[in-house]
Amino acid sequence: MKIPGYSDFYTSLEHCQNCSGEMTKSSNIPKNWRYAPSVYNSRVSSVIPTPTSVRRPKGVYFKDGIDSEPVYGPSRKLDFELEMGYFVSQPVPFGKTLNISNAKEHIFGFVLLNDWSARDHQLFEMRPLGPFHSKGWGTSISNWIVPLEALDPFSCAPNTKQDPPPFDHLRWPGNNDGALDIKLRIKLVRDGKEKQLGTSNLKYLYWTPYQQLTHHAGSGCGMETGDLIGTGTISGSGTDSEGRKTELGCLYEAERTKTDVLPKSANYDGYLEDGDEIILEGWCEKNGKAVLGFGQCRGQITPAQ
Ligand SMILES: O=C(O)/C=C/C(=O)CC(=O)CC(=O)O
Ligand SMILES: [Ca+2]
Ligand SMILES: [Mg+2]
Repeated sequence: MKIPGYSDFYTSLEHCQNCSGEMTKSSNIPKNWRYAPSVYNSRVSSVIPTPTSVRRPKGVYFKDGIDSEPVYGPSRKLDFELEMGYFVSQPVPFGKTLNISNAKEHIFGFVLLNDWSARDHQLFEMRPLGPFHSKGWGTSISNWIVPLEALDPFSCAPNTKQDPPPFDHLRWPGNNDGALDIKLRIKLVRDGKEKQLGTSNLKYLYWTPYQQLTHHAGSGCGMETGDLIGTGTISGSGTDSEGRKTELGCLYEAERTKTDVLPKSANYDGYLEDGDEIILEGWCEKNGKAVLGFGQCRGQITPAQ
């Protein structure tokens, strides 16, 4: 698939709550977030297939937290983001918009997507514009696109009721088919050992892929065949028997919610180390059994150059 454009959303309520507004310098959930799906244009040349290694990027960051002295160097807060991506099939011509009831006809299929993020670089550069280098240096995807037709049996109602109700042009016409029930899992391979870091489900998203695509096309910008749309980090509210959060979609959420996911090493403070490999997996179940899979989205961190 040739990818002419790549945009990434920010549409998981739990992800947004767990990040708690540090980057965006706004209240926990900014008012605009519930009125239209939040999204930014990202970098096509950095989309890479599985398994490709990603080099720890260098950039500018605040040495000791917000507004301390800026320094230039390798990221010390290298993170993954558990996402899915979907490819546009039929284009939406420049100057035209999309009716949400036709959204499915413009989606070819879905992949797993890891939007690698340098959180320290992100905190520095998102004042006041959006993410650039911190998210533009590498995004891994799984290699097989699962067509929307194959996912149709796993259509379901979204998990969250939208409040306020969406504007008419973003209102999905059906009752039980606005979202997709796709189970997700994050694994880390460190020192040859595999460890599960979290689970989630695509159906948790506050703004569904159909609403996202309709919103994206809504300016008349045009959508091209092969455009890749990231769903945004997909987090949930699940906890284990001790009340520890188990559905965090990235390590930044672990830092912000003070949840132990990775041990705090001297250099990387609970973030990814050189040599770490992240594996994302996704599958659909019928009667408790996996009947459809996405393969793996894998990528390993190599040291900064
Ligand atoms: O709100 C924050 O502090 C940070 C948010 C992100 O980095 C989100 C992002 O890249 C979009 C997403 O994947 O949901
Ligand atoms: Ca992202
Ligand atoms: Mg990225």
